[in-house]
Amino acid sequence: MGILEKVNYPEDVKRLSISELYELAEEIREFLLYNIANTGGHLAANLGVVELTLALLKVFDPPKDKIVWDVGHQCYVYKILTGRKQKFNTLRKFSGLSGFPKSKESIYDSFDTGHSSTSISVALGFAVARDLKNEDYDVIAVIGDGALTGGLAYEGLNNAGRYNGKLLVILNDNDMSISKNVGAIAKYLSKVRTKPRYFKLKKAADSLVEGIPVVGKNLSKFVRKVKGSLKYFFFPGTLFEALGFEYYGPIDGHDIERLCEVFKSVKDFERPVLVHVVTQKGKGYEHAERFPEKFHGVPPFDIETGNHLSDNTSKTFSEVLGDKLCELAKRNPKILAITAAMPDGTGLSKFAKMYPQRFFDVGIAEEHAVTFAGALAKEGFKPFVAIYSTFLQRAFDQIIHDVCLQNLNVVFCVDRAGLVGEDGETHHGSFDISYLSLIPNLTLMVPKDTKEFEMMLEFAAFYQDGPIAIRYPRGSCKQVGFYDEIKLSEPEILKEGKNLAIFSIGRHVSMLYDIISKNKLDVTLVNVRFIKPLNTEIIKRIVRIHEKVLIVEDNSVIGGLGEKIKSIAAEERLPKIKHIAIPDKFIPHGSISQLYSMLGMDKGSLTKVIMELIES
Ligand SMILES: Cc1ncc(C[n+]2csc(CCOP(=O)(O)OP(=O)(O)O)c2C)c(N)n1
Ligand SMILES: CC(=O)[C@@H](O)[C@H](O)COP(=O)(O)O
Ligand SMILES: [Mg+2]
Repeated sequence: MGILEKVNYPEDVKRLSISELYELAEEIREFLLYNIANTGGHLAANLGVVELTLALLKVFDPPKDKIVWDVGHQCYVYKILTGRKQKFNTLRKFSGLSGFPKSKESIYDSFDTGHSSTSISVALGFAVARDLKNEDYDVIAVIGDGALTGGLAYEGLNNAGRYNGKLLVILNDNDMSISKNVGAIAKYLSKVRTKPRYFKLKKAADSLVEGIPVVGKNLSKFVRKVKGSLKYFFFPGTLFEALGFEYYGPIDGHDIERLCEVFKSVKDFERPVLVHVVTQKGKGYEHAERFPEKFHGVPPFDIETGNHLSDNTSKTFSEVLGDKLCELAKRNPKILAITAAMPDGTGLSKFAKMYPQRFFDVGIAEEHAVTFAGALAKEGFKPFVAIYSTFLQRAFDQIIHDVCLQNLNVVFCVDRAGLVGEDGETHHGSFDISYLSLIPNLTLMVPKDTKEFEMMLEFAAFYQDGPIAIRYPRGSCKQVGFYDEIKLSEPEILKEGKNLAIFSIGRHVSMLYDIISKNKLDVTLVNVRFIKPLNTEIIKRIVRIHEKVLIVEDNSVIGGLGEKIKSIAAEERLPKIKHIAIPDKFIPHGSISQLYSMLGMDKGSLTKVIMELIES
């Protein structure tokens, strides 16, 4: 019988010897591999934190002690060891375990995460709350080197650096974001990792200086000052020390004994401490060690070959962006491409290879990406900024203040719009139409399929100035096959009929087109295309001549297309209007088709609604 079979909770981990913990680590790796090969999920990061998680559970006491996983995609080992092993085969499935920490799922999950770089702010908030309530527990933020490229992390560090209580930040440095980590901080960490001698010397100097005796109160102040200056004169100290943290590291993050030793020794420090651990992303699975970016977030895969098992052969919207932007850039030297740490996910890797001078991966820094693009546009360039809908939420103010206010030529490629599936509530792109359509000067387009997406990219590159956003979903969708020329604000009327008018956008257009064609319905179908500027005249004309209207959109019911059409219709004779959209709730994880059917947005439910409307 294996050790993992008997281990379910942190108490079970605490009982094990160090050598048993190593055995357990290997069993956990097998367990992760076997399960994630079936469910899909964030494999590489989890393989990298097995020993780190075991050491944390050996030394600390969750749920009393609060562990905050930054992003949270690396929390699987923690889930397995905090009572969720039996349900692990349901990971990321509808009604199953979430792929991220969820306080409603377990008392061991101290705070919900999914977006990057929040952990230090959260941990500091917990620490201050603890002090205010006179309670006693440890607070630990675990943040990756990629997450440390996000500005919010520095806001947290800056604030925490002047805090006087107990706070532990663990920097899990695997030299990788999803892709290779980028920027000055990544370079700095690499120096720290690869020059341990320098840091050993620094440690020796620290002890030497600490050895200078201190006598008398005033003298003590003076000597401390001198000590500090001496230390920083000879050895500039780590970035984190300069920010007010006690720094320990770099430490081998796969050495359980050493990790436990260090955690025990810093546990009672009444000040902020940062422990820098070095781990290997994908550890223990050859394919993931060699290609950690391919195994960051994986669909189900074959363990032997490492091949992803995905039946989708059509080109995704992201791939279309990559290809089309390369073509557009050839024709227009002013075109640039910007990503916030997602060159693969957004499809821009190809552009990066073809135009390295015109490609910018700015790290997990969506706010910066947008402001940076604004300035490039001001200087005559045409930046295309590709960011997932959910992460672009971070840059709401920058879109308004640094781009739209000055009517700058920035094109926002808003990927993963609408429901994304298995990543769930933190990742669905349910709000972009709501938060973008209220911004003056912005043109907002939604393609019905990938061919139309190409046409919109062409339109954005050559025919339209000012800020433009194009929102499109994860993956691919069925091609409709008919394409009117793209003209500013003009919808595409795909069918004209008498019994019902349907307004829709995005991937629902092809679904609706199929329903109408298959059932030979006498119905008008409008592919709205431009949410902004919305064509009020055409909408009014269509509303006037139909008794019944259906609006279908993959955006929140609040602030989406439906509300806009309803307010236009209100100025006319009001027809009977049915609006199908994402409800005003956070939508859980599951496959997109399961979620659509739960929300009545799948083909079957839409067919039923259309028939009922026609017959009513
Ligand atoms: C605001 C935000 N932008 C982008 C992402 C997508 N994302 C998830 S994990 C990740 C890389 C994180 O790297 P790191 O923190 O080093 O963790 P690792 O996977 O290397 O363990 C990125 C870019 C995100 N979750 N949140
Ligand atoms: C954890 C995280 O935020 C990313 O890894 C995200 O899961 C990627 O999503 P895609 O798989 O849609 O690129
Ligand atoms: Mg990393």
